[in-house]
Amino acid sequence: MDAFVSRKRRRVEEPEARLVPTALEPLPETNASQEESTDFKLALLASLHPNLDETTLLEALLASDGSVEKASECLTFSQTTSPRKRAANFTVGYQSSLSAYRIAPRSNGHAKKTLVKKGQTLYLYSPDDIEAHTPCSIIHNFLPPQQADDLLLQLLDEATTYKSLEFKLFDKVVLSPHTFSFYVNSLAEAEEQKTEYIYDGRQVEDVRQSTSEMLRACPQVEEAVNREIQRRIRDFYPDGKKLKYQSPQPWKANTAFVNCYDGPRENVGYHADQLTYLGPRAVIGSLSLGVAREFRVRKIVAEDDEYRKADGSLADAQGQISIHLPHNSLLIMHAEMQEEWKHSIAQAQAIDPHPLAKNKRLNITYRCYQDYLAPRHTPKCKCGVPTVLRCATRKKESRGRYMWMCHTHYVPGQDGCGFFQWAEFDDDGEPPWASKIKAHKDKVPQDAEPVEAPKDEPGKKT
Ligand SMILES: O=C(O)CCC(=O)C(=O)O
Ligand SMILES: [Fe+2]
Repeated sequence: MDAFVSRKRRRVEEPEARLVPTALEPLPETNASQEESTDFKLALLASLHPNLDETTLLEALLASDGSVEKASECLTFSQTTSPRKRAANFTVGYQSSLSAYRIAPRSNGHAKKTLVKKGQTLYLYSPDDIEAHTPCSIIHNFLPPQQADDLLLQLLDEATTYKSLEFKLFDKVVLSPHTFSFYVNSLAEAEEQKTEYIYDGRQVEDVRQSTSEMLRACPQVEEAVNREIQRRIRDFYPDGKKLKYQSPQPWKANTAFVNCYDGPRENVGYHADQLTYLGPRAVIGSLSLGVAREFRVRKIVAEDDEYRKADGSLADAQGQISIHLPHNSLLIMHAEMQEEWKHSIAQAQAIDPHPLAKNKRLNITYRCYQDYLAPRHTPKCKCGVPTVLRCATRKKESRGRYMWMCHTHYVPGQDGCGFFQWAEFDDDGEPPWASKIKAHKDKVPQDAEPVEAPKDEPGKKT
């Protein structure tokens, strides 16, 4: 986690505007030069001052000649001394359904153009609006009410032992502003996670077996997510076909991150979820329990000339959309989401306490880990550690390409080796070694020795 700000920036692809990490996901790789993009600097400032709106942050940045540290100092000073309140980014906003404004989506389901302008937040509540204007669908009152309460009660108990993630920012050790834990469906898988899987360049100690209520909800989540994936493809994608790199296989809920937000101030900053073990075009099922909070999303602005300012930096071209997530709602983040959008849980000015959870919100993000992306199969960096998978999003030339990268620089005290290679996937999002692994799996019993991927297969070194 230390690497994000304190280490020297290497010339590698893609800054990810991810400042406050979520469960087990790394801080972003940065793009290179000392002249970070305005977007990147804004993201940094946003993580340090989560209550301030983007316009305020931008003003401070401009007044400080682009220095994030100076801007941050000014903002801290004015927040503690100025009576002027800037509440734009931490209020829970209310707006009726967009349909009330007669803004209709096109016949293929997609909204014609972006509805939300730079610096603004559009609040969406109805499932129709949400699926028309974001890559998400939502199912309210998802589980039978008693089942949702039983699941919430079990997780409230679990959450008493959740921890924050420690990371370094400006050479200071900072704690992520919420707590979490990681779950898999069996003890054997938990053991495998602890000994084989790498997150932020290191192994994770706190891997738990899913609780009985989490396991009970799995088939319901799987059924709903698979149904929603098919509906999304049919109603929203060009020619009713799945996206390139999207897996055609049934989605399985075989791992889960559970996040706990205790009170209105706890949050998670803008980020995209790590694709290393999910593969390209991943779909995630996210079940919210307890206090209702705002899930904010914004489209990643590509580095096109139309958004370029005279100084070469990227303009903040779009505002954000806020999706209301009440108790017992299942949000499905579809295949467009992780590569093209970022998401966050914003701080709230006020929350309505929940009868069982009081001030807490519990969130389970069910994920589908792919066997062929287990760390024993993926490329290792020169440090000898399995690499992280990222997607290039901002640069025109490389947008949409995937890459394997060293991530050991996230470990305090380690610099990393800077390893990078392009990642290759077929149209179904499978790496070149997947068929071999599948064939091996079909032939031999489950507990036999795993097959290793050939060292030079996964992609070309550049
Ligand atoms: O709490 C949420 O709804 C989102 C959590 C999240 O983004 C994550 O776990 O990656
Ligand atoms: Fe996330």
